[in-house]
Amino acid sequence: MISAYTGTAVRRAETPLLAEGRGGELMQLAAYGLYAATADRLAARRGRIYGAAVTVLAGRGNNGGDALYAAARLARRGAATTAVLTSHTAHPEALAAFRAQGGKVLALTESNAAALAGAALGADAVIDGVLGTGGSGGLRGPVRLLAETLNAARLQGQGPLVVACDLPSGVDADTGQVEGTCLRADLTVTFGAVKTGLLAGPGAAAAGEIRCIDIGLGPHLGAPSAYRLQAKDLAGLLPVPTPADYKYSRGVLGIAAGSDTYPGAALMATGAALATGVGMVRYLGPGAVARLINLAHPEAVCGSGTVGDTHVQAWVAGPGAGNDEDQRRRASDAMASGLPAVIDADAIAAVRAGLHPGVVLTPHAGELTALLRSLGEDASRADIEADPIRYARLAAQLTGATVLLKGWATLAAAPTGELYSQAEATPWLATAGSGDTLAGILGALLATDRTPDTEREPGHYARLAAAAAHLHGRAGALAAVDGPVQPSLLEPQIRSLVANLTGRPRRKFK
Ligand SMILES: NC(=O)C1=CN([C@@H]2O[C@H](COP(=O)(O)OP(=O)(O)OC[C@H]3O[C@@H](n4cnc5c(N)ncnc54)[C@H](OP(=O)(O)O)[C@@H]3O)[C@@H](O)[C@H]2O)[C@@H](O)CC1
Ligand SMILES: [K+]
Repeated sequence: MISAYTGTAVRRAETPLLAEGRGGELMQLAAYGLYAATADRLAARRGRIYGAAVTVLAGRGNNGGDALYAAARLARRGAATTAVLTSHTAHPEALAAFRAQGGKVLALTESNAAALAGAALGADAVIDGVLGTGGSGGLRGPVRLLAETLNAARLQGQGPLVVACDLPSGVDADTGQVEGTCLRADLTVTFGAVKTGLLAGPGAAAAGEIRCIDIGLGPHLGAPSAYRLQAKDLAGLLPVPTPADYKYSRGVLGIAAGSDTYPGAALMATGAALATGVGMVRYLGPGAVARLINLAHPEAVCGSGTVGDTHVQAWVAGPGAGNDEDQRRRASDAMASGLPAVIDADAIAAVRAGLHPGVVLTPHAGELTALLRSLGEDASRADIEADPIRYARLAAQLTGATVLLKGWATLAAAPTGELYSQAEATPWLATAGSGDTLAGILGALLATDRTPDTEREPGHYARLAAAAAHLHGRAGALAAVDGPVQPSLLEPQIRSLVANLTGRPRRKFK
């Protein structure tokens, strides 16, 4: 599991070490990590470091210092290095070390910004050391033009490798917000701890691959502000039956989804839940939808009863419910049942305060806008996309439920503040039906969860929601290898991943 800390917490952790006079040592550790990661990527791209054109953008602070020391090491390996100073001063010792290795130094001004941007476009690599954790607000002045030029090239799949030093300059290390412009990276080499701002919102989209360099802050860091589950963390969260199990003991999932208008949502949620692994799915909904479900998934048990009459361990309610009054009532009843429940899509509109953490709301930014408005909070879709951590946490706090906010990085926020961020998904998953499959996967994890009440930590359901997002994202990424993702066809990938992650012998997945 990756633990993330705000930039503020990392700076606090550095303070005692700086007081001991170890700032220079920390900077050398950081710079070496940045150099090594950049060298790896450069070597992979062009075979060797010797002769590579490297531009380092260096601001006035320690972030620029790290970047200049790293570039000095690349110069020692034979790279042709140019430092573009984005401020009238630069870290003096690092600049001297860079010069000593033959690095060329240019000062960025309004009048040469366009020319230097053009030159940076032609480099093999750009190291971004403009702003780190000491930055506030987005990039300003001529460096903004430089960043916009490089960002535009990236959109076309062109331009140099961009390596961010600690974080993409312009990204808020605490929140991931970008005020105006940041410089988007292929790789972010971050120091001491992964910054929370790299896991959410525009910061997550700008960071590219993240590598963390240990500079010895561990004992000083305190409690993380966010987490990201990795594959190995999922094993304990996925359902594996024991020889003593039978269908009811494994966990029964109730699904109240779909309507005459949107039958597909029910089929996809059911298929995904079965592929994740449950003892049984009990489906409640219109007869016509039930017949379709039984054709596609004969193992599902279908009926038209009420939530109160249906014995299950967890619910999925809302996907494709549309205006179907019976389905809406079932969603409200599921929320009030005291059982864990995934409340998705149309059912989110009925959410009120006073829920419990086992209820997982799964809005996208647009649905969260409406939900927050109904709770008396005004936040536009753009506000939420700019600072998703804040609004996911706020919605969890106001409702008492867990909130899974879907997006480029999907966030799971517990009402007690624990937060997970998962970014396994491929943009190909941004398609109708994706939410329905995610709801089915999460429903299966809730229904088969065996954690005793006494061992459930705060944030337990946020962790399960994050696990579902991980599984869903990776299933989508696997499917995308063969072309555009069709959520109704994700079941083989989900099954294969569950087998793989729980360590069961399996046939090789094609
Ligand atoms: N501490 C340590 O031991 C270690 C730290 N490490 C490294 O140091 C980094 C933090 O360094 P830092 O504190 O010097 O801040 P950094 O981000 O480089 O620059 C801030 C300067 O920029 C300016 N400025 C602010 N916003 C701006 C804007 N929008 N546009 C333009 N300018 C702006 C601001 O000036 P001001 O506005 O305050 O006058 C200030 O002078 C950290 O990310 C990591 O890389 C590692 O080496 C490990 C050891
Ligand atoms: K930076």
